[in-house]
Amino acid sequence: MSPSNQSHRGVYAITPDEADTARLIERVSVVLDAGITWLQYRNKSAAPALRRKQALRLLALCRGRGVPLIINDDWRLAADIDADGAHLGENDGDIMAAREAMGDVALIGASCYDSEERARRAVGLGASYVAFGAFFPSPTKPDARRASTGLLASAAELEVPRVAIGGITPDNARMLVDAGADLVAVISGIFDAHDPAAAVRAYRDCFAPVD
Ligand SMILES: Cc1ncc(COP(=O)(O)OP(=O)(O)O)c(N)n1
Ligand SMILES: Cc1ncsc1CCOP(=O)(O)O
Ligand SMILES: [Mg+2]
Repeated sequence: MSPSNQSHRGVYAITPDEADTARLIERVSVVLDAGITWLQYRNKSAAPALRRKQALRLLALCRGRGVPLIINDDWRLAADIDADGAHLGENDGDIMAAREAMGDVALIGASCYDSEERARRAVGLGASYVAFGAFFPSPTKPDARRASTGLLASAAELEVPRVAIGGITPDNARMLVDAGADLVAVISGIFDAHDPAAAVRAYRDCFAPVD
């Protein structure tokens, strides 16, 4: 099965800025082993050459584990290395151009912040999932716009996976899943955890039915 055909529910881990590529691979390996659904490569401080190198290393790692790799911000890099998808925010270019370059099965994600209207437009342009948030104060992005959980239910009619992001911890994730999130996107709650693998398992538990 190609990575893109797998389930669209669970933990969507996003990499922290990590300049040391060997360390990045080590940290991500542990997280992949714990069972995530998607991985996003996000590095806001690396120069283009390092981002390309890290993206290629992560792609090889993810291919070996059957986990789709989505590249943040840069659909051209994603298309160039044949990654599984790209994630685009409001300043990251054109969803239609990304879809055209990456083909029908690519995972093209759109940041929709607190706007259902933006999500509807993104799906119309070819987005395969929509992301809302920040739902809680984010240690990684303290100035992120905030969103309310009601959006997760109303966006169900768009019939694409709904991703929640922003300050999500194992303690508040179930509330978002109950509100309609298909995936929880997490940076610090996983990568800053004392035990990242245990953190992934704790997020996964939030998707299990309560006894
Ligand atoms: C899954 C997911 N959702 C939202 C974002 C944020 O994208 P953006 O607004 O472009 O901000 P940066 O991540 O580029 O700082 C995301 N990356 N992933
Ligand atoms: C990229 C982004 N967009 C909104 S919040 C956020 C950062 C999420 O990181 P964390 O899980 O550490 O809050
Ligand atoms: Mg962006």
